Amino acid sequence: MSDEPVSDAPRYAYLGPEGTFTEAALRMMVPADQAHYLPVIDVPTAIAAVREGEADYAVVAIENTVEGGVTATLDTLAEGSPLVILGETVLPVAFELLVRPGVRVSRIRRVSAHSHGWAQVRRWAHATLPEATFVPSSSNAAAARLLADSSVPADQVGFDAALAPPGTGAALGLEVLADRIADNVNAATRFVRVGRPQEPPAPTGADKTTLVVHLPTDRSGALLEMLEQFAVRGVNLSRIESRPIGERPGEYSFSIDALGHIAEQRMAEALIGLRRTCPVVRYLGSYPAVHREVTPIATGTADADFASARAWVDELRLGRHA
Ligand SMILES: O=C(O)C(=O)C[C@]1(C(=O)O)C=C[C@@H](O)C=C1
Repeated sequence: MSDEPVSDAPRYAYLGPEGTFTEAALRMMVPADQAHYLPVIDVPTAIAAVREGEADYAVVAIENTVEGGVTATLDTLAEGSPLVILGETVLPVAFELLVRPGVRVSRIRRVSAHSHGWAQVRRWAHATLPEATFVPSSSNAAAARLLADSSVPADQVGFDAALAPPGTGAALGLEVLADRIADNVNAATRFVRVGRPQEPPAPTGADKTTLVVHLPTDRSGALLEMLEQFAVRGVNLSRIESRPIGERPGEYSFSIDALGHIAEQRMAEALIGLRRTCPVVRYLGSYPAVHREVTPIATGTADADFASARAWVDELRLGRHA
């Protein structure tokens, strides 16, 4: 078949089954004829497949405009053997309400979706299906597939309707009772491509660097000092969120996206500053930002500024006061 990938094409693990938003994101990043798609049950399994060498890459959701960070992704990348993010993409997210043919809206009592999917339609569901309760599923597509499985009697499916990505109803022979469902019409999810440690993609001028940082606990102002490592070098942050470390209540790490690339001096200097002052700094990669807006460089923070200032210090060390 023409769209079969060649046998040595890279293997991509992702949240399956076929038809998830994650699969749509993977298709945007790597067409199906250039990769082996390996659908798995959840995000930690997709990431573990890369760590264990069963896959070359994973594509996972990392952030959405309703719920914020996808904690399964942030926490799995923050611990365990090192991995790096190599690229990102953003997908608009809206849902279809699917039922078995003939089921009316008024008969829906239980609706299934992925918990992140449900969070994105909660207001709509409250207004349209006030009596319906939410039944969590491992993915939106998995819920739709179970509903479409004619070998499962209706009273054993566990729910009457599923919320799923656009096109799922037509693909599975389910009835679409509503489409383009989204509490926030601009709802979108950001997905990243993750691989084992390797050289980052070349800087484009519109890049992100993702980090996990633990703060020293023995002094006040540690968060402010950590942020200053970025601020004084003109590095802007596009995301910062705290996650529990899990050892003792009250101990948190920070998951950070900083605008810039490790190949740029201002970012390298910020990383050096973090490494000197924070007990744990995990580098999760530098990669092109999907929005492609060139990151503005503040006065005095371009590579040439660092180079000429360093050359000046080198001269002074040699006693040359030019
Ligand atoms: O269930 C799916 O289709 C998924 O791809 C998962 C997922 C997520 O993990 O956030 C992806 C995009 C949407 O935000 C809702 C759910």
